[in-house]
Amino acid sequence: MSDYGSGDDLLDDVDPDELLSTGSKRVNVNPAHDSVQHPSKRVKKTLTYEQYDDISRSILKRDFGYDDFRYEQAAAIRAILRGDNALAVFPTGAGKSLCYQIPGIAFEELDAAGLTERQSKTSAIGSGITIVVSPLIALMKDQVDALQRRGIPAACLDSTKTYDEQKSINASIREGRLRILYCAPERLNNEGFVESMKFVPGGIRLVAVDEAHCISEWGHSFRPDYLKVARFVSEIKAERVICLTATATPRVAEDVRRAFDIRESNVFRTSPYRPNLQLHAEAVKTSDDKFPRLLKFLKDHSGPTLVYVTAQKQAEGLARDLSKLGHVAACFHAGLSTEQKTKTQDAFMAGSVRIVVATIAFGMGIDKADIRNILHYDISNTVEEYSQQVGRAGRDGKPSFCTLYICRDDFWMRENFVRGDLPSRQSLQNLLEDIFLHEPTAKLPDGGDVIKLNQLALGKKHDVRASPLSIILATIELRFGLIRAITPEYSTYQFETGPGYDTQVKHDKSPEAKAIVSHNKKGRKWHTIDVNAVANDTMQPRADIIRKLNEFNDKGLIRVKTSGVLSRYKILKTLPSTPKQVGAITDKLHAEMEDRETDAMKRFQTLCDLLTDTQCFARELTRYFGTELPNGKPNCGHCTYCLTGKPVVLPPKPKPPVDLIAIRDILSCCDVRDDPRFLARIAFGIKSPRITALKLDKTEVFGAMQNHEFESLLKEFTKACESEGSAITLFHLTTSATPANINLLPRTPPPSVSLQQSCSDPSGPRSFAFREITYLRYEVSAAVASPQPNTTQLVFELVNESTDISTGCACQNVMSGGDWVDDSHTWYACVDRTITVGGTKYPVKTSALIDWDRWRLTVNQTWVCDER
Ligand SMILES: Nc1ncnc2c1ncn2[C@@H]1O[C@H](COP(=O)(O)OP(=O)(O)OP(=O)(O)O)[C@@H](O)[C@H]1O
Repeated sequence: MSDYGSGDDLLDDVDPDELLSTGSKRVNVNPAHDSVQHPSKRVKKTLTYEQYDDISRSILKRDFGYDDFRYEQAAAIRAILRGDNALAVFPTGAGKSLCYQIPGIAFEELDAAGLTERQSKTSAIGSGITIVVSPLIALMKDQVDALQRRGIPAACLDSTKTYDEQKSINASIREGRLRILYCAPERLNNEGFVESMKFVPGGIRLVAVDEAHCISEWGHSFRPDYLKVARFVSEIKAERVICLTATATPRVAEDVRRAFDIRESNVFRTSPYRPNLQLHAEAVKTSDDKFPRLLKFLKDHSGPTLVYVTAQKQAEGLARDLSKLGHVAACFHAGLSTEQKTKTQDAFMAGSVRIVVATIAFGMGIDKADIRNILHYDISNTVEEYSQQVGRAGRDGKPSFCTLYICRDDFWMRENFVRGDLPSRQSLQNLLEDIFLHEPTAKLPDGGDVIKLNQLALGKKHDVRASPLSIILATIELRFGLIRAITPEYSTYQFETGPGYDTQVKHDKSPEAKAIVSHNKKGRKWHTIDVNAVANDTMQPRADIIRKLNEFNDKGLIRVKTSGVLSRYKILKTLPSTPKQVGAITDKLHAEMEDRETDAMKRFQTLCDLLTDTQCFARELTRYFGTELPNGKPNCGHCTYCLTGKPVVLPPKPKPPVDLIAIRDILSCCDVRDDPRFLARIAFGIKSPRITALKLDKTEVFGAMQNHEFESLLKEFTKACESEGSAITLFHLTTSATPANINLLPRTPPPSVSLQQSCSDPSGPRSFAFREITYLRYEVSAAVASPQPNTTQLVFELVNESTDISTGCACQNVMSGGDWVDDSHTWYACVDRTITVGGTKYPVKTSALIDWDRWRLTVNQTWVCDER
């Protein structure tokens, strides 16, 4: 089960009435009752600032043991108690949780003291609850445990709860015993849950949205389920909302404000600047140069250290290498078992492991005050991610060191992450047609139509990754209002029998138990049950059968496992019914997704720019988040720039020419011609569902062009796809210097253009001189006329302007193909990567340089000879 699992299947099709009543039915769920329970925004009885602060400070002291508030905590809490919506942007570890926990406790006390108008009307039905929407189950559990230890009634509705536990939580809500309820955003897709929250006695006093930046499509970790939080808040008529995040740029904060109607004056921001953190960056030439630097860093800097890397394998390898050299190091990444992760985390907290080499998975909820060093072995994806990670150092206020190795080799991986999420327009159109142009797959009890989608299969079929697919579906839901997600269902339930199966399950007289016993198919170990078919055959509601299965599971009589999750969507409006109508939606969606890709590329670039800028890095960082260094300080005095007075300079990396042979290899190993992006992904080494399904990621061509620019690859493959079938296809050149540009070259005939070929070919260098040439038009006819194996032909088409007659010039054994790179005036050619000399094949690299000033074209050809 993932951390994000919401366990919604347990509440499948549960009606709110039932949810809130275990045993006796609740008295009234009639909407007329609503006005009594949800007199929206009716709670104000204005107190003075001091009165609000006195109340919250007394709770701070009594329940949390702290003397005073930090940062803007008091102001944020005051705004909430007044009945306003608020946004708190505090750095990691600043104490955001108290901003909703204290109001969550205070409401009851304010009601009891008659300090709210609601008291007289609602005392009989309780003081309502605070709902906290938070993405990580582990974090929610920690918070709930901590609150319960302090005697504050809190609970968490998550997928690990048994049916009985859920019933008990519902009972405590109904009886007004619960103050704070945590849930994952995915739970908001559960109709039963949403409905039940509309009828909580005393109402929903506050919704706290943790990690609120996830709501912004321009945030660094946009999560489509977060888009539904605002709708949820309005549907359940929550009295007020507090959004919390550690990382919100002004643009993201604006999105959050708009989504929840938060006044500018209710945005409480604390500068992320931490004076004790020394932020350094070091430019590194290649990845191999990092390890020696790391060893030196660890020698020079003592204390608990986190080393952030990109990939899971890298984390394992680096931890192993450090351990071999006597460092006490462990690795942490999402692929490890929960036990392994807990063990590493506990050892790091206890100080028995000094170094943790981790992926981004490590850190959420780690509250270790004395982390002395954060080392970024690879550059982070975004400024926000970087800022969050360095924010884990030095919470005790003591000097701590944060160093980042900036290396061009790492950029490919970052780009790879970003580029994989944008499907081609055609893929998107096919996907949407698949969703819209088919008959609904089910009916709801109320007669409404439902479509069921297997997201995994859809993604594979149309080559769309899981994360963009969920964004696409959320957009259709929220922006176009065509569908609405309802509780997903599992297509397959399987169970393994325990000791009580024969004695209890088989003797259970309930119709659901009988249906389960009589309708399962027994395999060697697992019994499989098709709950939809059983529900049809036995006329028992599907939800009852599932509930019974879960009940047996909770009692240990059977062990249930589920698979094949189907997302279900209620159809709200007439869906597009022709490819043209679908096309209109495709266009809008695709344009948005393209923007998002550009934005994601920019975000990574922004971090590079900040790190290599000619200014104090700490100040740049705080400015990025819309604040300044405290007390008008112009700089921090201890970042790399402040210490050296020089910017970090990234070693240049020449733009590689498009390797046309590699392009041809890809085209010959894959016959897809309807999707240039797909081909470019193969070349660049980006996995996608279709690439994996065709096992192309296992071929030699996968990633063969990862040193190229993705955009050039895309252009090249677009041309290849457009002129499919023509021999010239492979060598149509992509460059910014099109023939039209070249025509702009000086028309005055230069005295001569000479072509010199210098190489260590036994036949020696050759040179050619051309006369009466006004311009050179690049036109490479592919290696089609190769006279011998392992030789290729370069054909320049030289146009004599006066007669307009083309003249060909063939250079045997010289490479052909090429690309104009207009800014450097370098023309590279590389067609065959081997050459045969004396019966031996050697790898060959050919490049041609055009010096336009002197009208000179030089072709260089080199190969590596085997010395023996
Ligand atoms: N006013 C305060 N005085 C002293 N300690 C506080 C105060 N407010 C919060 N803390 C403590 O600071 C620690 C961090 O608080 P919390 O977990 O709420 O931070 P956060 O901002 O939510 O961090 P993150 O972004 O990592 O989730 C907790 O141990 C909390 O009890």
